[in-house]
Amino acid sequence: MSLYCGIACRRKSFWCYRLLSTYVAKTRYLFELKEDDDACKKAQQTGAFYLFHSLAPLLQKSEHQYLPPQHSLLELERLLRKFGQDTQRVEDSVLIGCSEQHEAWFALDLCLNSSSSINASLQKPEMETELKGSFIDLRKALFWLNVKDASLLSTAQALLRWHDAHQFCSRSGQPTKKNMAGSKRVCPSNKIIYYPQMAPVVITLVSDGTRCLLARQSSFPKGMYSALAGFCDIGESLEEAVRREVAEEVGLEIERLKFSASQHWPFPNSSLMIACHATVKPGQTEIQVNVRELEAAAWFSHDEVITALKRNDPYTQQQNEAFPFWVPPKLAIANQLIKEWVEKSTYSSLPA
Ligand SMILES: NC(=O)c1ccc[n+]([C@@H]2O[C@H](COP(=O)([O-])OP(=O)(O)OC[C@H]3O[C@@H](n4cnc5c(N)ncnc54)[C@H](O)[C@@H]3O)[C@@H](O)[C@H]2O)c1
Ligand SMILES: [Mg+2]
Repeated sequence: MSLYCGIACRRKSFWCYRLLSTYVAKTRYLFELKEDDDACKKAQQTGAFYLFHSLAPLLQKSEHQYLPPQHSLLELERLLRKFGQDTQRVEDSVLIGCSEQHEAWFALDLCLNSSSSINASLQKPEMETELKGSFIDLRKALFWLNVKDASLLSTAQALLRWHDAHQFCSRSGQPTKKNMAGSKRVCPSNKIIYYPQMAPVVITLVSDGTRCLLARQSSFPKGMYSALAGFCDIGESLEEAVRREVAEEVGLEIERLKFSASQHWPFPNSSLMIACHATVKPGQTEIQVNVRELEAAAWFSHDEVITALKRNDPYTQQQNEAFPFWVPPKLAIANQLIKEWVEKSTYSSLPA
């Protein structure tokens, strides 16, 4: 394919974007930015930056919604100078996506910076005033963001966290260096390449045909119950992980299993949530909670679950000191599993 893109974008490129569909052109452009530091640096000049502080995204309230503002490179450099930070800090930013018009999107954390001698956290209120917004904990923000922004900010947070936690080579102990896009880090002394990682997690909504099984850990917000979740062990298939997790956590054996969907989940570290529906063997529904893993688990009827799904923003409801039964927010895949179960009414039609 041609080295120069020609009329479409008048710049040096790996291939001719004009010949590709919008989606393919976008994925190829992002691939190029990850592979080529110069192309990525150039993309920063016309790109947009999302800002974080200690992994909390900057949000602005407009009417009834929260939006993450975008900043141009020029605006970001002005802000960095104002906050007493070096404009070189732009190089700590990570690539998180791009628009269909190939405007690249980056994320930068104004506080996380291992090489900085200033204590940026002291400046948070001043930064919020200057930025006309607030840095809001992402778990809370998920209740208020639209799907597109939530997904973008989740990716950004996961990538910023990974870089913050992988500053050194585990073999040589030397500082690692990120590439411009932030898609990898390299140890200069032994050339080991580190890539951002996700841990596979299975999440299963178990049904007995008429009820579904939900559980809570003591660390969950009060009143919240979710589907059973657990990290895959080394060497396990998804099917084996689901079977083991259900047995481990509630003492039940599943009979049938059906994949539903998957989701990247940034908390507490990046996980790839793989969501399934499962049924238990007929008549074998007695729960034996593993108290080392769970605080409680119970079977819930359709009516109870439908009422819980209608409860929005329990963070506000908690102020009443009443903690009604509620389920994870709509952007969590657990919510999707629960909705699917309610809509299908029973998973007795699952393949054997
Ligand atoms: N998006 C959603 O809808 C949703 C819903 C529920 C849970 N989750 C996520 O699923 C994840 C797993 O659920 P869980 O906590 O019940 O898992 P779990 O049942 O496997 O229990 C967690 C324990 O597993 C061990 N563990 C094994 N491998 C681990 C790894 N790679 N990272 C961390 N701990 C590991 C640790 O001892 C840890 O305390 C959680 O991080 C949670 O945030 C997401
Ligand atoms: Mg679990």
